[in-house]
Amino acid sequence: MEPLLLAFTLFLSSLICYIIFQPILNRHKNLPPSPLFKLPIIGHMHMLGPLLHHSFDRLSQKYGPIFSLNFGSVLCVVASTPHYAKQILQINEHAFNCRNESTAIKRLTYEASLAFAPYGEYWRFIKKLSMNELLGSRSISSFQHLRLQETHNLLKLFADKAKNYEAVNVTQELLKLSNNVISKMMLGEAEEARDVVRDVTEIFGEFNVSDFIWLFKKLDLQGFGKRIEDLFMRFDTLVERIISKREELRKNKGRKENKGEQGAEFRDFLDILLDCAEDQNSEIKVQRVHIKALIMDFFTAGTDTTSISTEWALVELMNNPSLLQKAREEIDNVVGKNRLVDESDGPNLPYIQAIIKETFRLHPPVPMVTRRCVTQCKIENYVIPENSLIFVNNWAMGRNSAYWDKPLEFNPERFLKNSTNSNGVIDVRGQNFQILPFGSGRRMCPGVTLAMQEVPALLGAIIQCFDFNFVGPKGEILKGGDIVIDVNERPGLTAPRVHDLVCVPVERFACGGPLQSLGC
Ligand code: HEM
Repeated sequence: MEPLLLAFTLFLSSLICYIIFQPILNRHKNLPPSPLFKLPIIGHMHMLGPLLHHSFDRLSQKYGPIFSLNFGSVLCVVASTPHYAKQILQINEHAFNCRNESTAIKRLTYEASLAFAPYGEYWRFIKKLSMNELLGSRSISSFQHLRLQETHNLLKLFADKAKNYEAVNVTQELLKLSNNVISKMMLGEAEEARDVVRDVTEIFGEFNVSDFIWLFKKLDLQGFGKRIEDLFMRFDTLVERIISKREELRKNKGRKENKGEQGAEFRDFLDILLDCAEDQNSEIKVQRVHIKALIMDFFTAGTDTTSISTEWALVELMNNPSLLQKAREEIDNVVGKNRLVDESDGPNLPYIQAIIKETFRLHPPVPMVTRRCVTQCKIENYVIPENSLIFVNNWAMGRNSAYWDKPLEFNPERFLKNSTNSNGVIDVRGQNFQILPFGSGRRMCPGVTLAMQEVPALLGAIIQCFDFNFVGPKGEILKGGDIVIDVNERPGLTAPRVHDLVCVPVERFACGGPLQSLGC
């Protein structure tokens, strides 16, 4: 036989053997169920669309509440029910307390971030520091005036646009607001990082085949390498400038000069990190890369997520005018028409809180909690091998009719205490496994308290003061009952709407009203 023909025959027979025997071998290993048809080299990758959480939801209808897929040489396990979410995030937490680090994540987090650090001494030190100095209740209260100021700036902008009957890109303005809030809390000033932050969260969620197929490791078929390096340069330049400026300030004036609004000595998170870096006795030797990584962490984790949730809530209310009306009645009754909603009103606005929870159910800003298996683990009869990638599909759980009545309907009532169903007591802080917008367990989001204080107040203040005429994709202006805003998503680590929300704001109160306090 010709050598070429022989090679081809050998290749073809090994391909056939692989396709026939691989699923049988997998079943013997007791892996979670998996689609039978798997291609050599890429495995099941051909079955996935751009929105991974949608593809996984579709596959779970066929392969069950826990199933496995091969992404090249990497085994991925997808859980789509509260039962398996609890098994992974609580009962067997020790086996799943790390995250996957793609090439993009490794480079852009300087391999030193909190969100992607392996569970261990460094992670514990930084998480404690972050909770004590940035995201604990005391710090959140002390930074409240910064958030209020940013909300007021946004309302003033909307009022200006309303007077001139001009459109405003609400998506961009919300992103700017949450960027400024995080930036001022961390760095004491508003650093413009929203473009780089959105690009970073997008690339973190994208599928780089080189991360999964060893054959392609060096090839960079999708051009990720260049994008990652460009992003790295943009972010590193920004963060170097911020740190160097602060170091200079500390050298020249001494950090005691950095005063808060009330004149008391005030240290922001950057100062605290620089103090740690100078402290010879610090538990962990904090280096410059750690500081950069943490700035990246908080910008990426805290900017997009907060603005996406506010936007989704606003879109759902615009699509459901009767719910918007109800929300306003609550605000008018509790807060009145002469002052603006603020964060202290949150606990007295249960309907607004229910709107936020319902938004998290239908549009979780982080659609999947992703982890890595650090030690082989058994979940019921299934073996989850070490180094498997784990996805808990939050998005799918929120839309499953087994746990939610009419799941595709936006209905905040389901989160009210007096509602006829039993969901009234359901919270979003990681204990009710059918809704996990902030994850669960030790790696749960440390920003939950901040987000649950900031988002309802921001949404409340916006809808208290403004109606919105929606500007459609062709520039057409739609009003009131005509509005049906599309709810399609964009791929990435987070799930924002595919199009920016552009609206013409209309002041609710022709004269007077709560905006008067801002001089509008
Ligand atoms: C609506 C707002 C937010 C949502 C929906 C959200 C969601 C999440 C989710 C799902 C996780 C993964 C949890 C897990 O693995 O169990 C996470 C982790 C994290 N989030 Fe948030 N987040 C939000 C706001 C924030 C804010 C405001 C900050 C900080 C300023 C923040 C900082 C972090 C950090 C540092 C982690 C990694 C924690 C770790 O690995 O130990 N998040 N977030």
